[in-house]
Amino acid sequence: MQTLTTPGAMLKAMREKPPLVQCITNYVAMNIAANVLLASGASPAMVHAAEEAGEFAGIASALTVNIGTLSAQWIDGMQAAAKAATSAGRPWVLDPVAHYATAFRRNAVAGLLALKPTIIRGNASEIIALAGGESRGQGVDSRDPVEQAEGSARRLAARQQAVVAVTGAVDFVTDGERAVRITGGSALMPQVTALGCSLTCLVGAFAATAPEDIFGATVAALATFAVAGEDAALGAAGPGSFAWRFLDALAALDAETLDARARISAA
Ligand SMILES: Nc1ncnc2c1ncn2[C@@H]1O[C@H](COP(=O)(O)OP(=O)(O)O)[C@@H](O)[C@H]1O
Ligand SMILES: Cc1ncsc1CCOP(=O)(O)O
Ligand SMILES: [Mg+2]
Repeated sequence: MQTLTTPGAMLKAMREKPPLVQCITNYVAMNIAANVLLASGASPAMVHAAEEAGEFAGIASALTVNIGTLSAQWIDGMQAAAKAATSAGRPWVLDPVAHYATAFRRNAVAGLLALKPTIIRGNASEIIALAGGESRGQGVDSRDPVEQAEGSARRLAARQQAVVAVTGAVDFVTDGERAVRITGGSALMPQVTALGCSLTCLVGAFAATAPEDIFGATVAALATFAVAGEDAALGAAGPGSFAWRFLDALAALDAETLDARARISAA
């Protein structure tokens, strides 16, 4: 298998062989997440029913699980898909949307963490709480700065033997040992609902493309959002125009530009 060494090389490889990514995600995010994957060069499938989610995970190249709009039947599908993805040796990504808010969500996430996600992607409040800390999250929105979540991310990554990505003004990625920060994007991004959920799906697409380098694939997905977010913000009048410009910026981003403009630093 070719070793993909940079975010640009991974983006190019993803477009040459678009991975089928099963996205179990919330009603709010389904449309934009699918469009983010298509614009980036991947092939999304929003398949969550308990009757088929496990079977589908066996044919997809990666799975993403997002608890944004949860119900009992959805949890059955998530569990089945996560087990099937793991059995098939495929990466899967957990997005613990507002898990701290209710006992129902906390129990669902505890069950999913027990199935050992390959990658966990959340905002600072979600990661702080997932590591056992006191977070100031409000609903699905973070009220904590990423820098205050870095220690939690390191501990969670070590405990879960997973890559943990904390996103916000400056993203932070760690596997418990290595750690990097990624700068870029735009303050308009948290004003567009489900961009974090969409990023979780793109992390799945990159992990499917470079399964031999899960840490690097996670960084590459976040760097893609960071560069495309900067481009989309140019000329955007607000969150509405930013949203469609963001899809165009993802589609227009090429490998060379991504490698030239990604701002990734050792933490
Ligand atoms: N203030 C900011 N400046 C630049 N980029 C941001 C900012 N806040 C969030 N982002 C970016 O927005 C995307 C969505 O992440 P985030 O808003 O943290 O997740 P969530 O939507 O799950 O809370 C990520 O690419 C993140 O880097
Ligand atoms: C508003 C809302 N409610 C349940 S899920 C969701 C979308 C959350 O998206 P993100 O975590 O990307 O902000
Ligand atoms: Mg989120």
